[in-house]
Amino acid sequence: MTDLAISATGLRKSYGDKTVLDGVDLAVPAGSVFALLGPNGAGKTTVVKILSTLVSPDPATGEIRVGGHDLTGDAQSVRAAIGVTGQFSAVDGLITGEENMLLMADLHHLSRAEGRRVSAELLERFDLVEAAKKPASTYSGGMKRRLDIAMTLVGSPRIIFLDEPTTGLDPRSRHNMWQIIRELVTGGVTVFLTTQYLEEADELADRIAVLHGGRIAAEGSAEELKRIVPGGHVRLRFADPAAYRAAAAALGDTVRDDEALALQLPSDGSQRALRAVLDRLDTAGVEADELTVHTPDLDDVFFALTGTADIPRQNDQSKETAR
Ligand SMILES: Nc1ncnc2c1ncn2[C@@H]1O[C@H](COP(=O)(O)OP(=O)(O)OP(=O)(O)O)[C@@H](O)[C@H]1O
Repeated sequence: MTDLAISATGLRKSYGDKTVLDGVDLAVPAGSVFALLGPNGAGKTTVVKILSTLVSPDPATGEIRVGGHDLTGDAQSVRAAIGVTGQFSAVDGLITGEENMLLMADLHHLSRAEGRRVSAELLERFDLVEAAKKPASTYSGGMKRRLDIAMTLVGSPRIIFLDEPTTGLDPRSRHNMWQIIRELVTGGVTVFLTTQYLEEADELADRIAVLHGGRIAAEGSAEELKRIVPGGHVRLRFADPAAYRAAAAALGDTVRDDEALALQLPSDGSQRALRAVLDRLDTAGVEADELTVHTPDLDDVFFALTGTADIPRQNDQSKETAR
């Protein structure tokens, strides 16, 4: 059996009569990156708070194990195995980055010399040496997140929770953060990450779970999730209305956009499928002015699962397909 860093069955949480988590099952293999994906208010932070012992689950919840320890029976051991960074940052803005690190070292009962050594090493690793003597309040968003992660690593956790690690960061800082996360995993750490961004989950995660309506709406690798969505299609555009009509008649079952003179038909985008479409157009004696292939992405997955396309996108490139 795979060694699980985190497992939960039937995780439930309500606030008053509002059910936030309605039976969430999770299984995160050790040494992997797991992304919990969901829009604002889906309950991602609530999951992180419960798994990191900051908030209690409802009594009806099944067993939860983190780092090999029972969450309710042995919260102390869970806390010793994990690190948490995110929306509730531990960085104190009034003191310097270095002082923040040394404070963490104290909290972990490292000796003075060891604390200094570990702090210096982590400040170097996270490119914060120059800023180390400045108050953390003067740091950019990206620097604060790096300091936050560096502080978390003082205790050498085997499991790290990152709650929306790149929300609000500019593209360069976001890519830096992704690199940092990859390096953590190379070092053997298990990363549990929450994100609103499909692209981020796609970039980083071995497994992705989509949280919707208090439950996991789907789970799998990015590739597996993409496979469950019948979103792949070919779009053909014509300049000449007569050619458009002839193509529509020749191809049969298509979605027509009479205004744009465009036809859309389901396709896996393979060479064979494309050739079949082009052969039929050839036989009918018409030529498309534009042909685009759309393969399903995680955005389509979310749309298919939750029926809403209202998902934030990190790089707002417009898609070639209108929904
Ligand atoms: N202490 C609380 N008391 C009452 N309601 C709460 C509490 N904490 C969270 N909620 C509610 O639970 C729901 C889920 O919140 P949560 O912060 O877990 O969502 P999220 O997916 O992390 O969203 P975001 O991306 O905005 O952080 C929200 O509707 C929120 O208002």
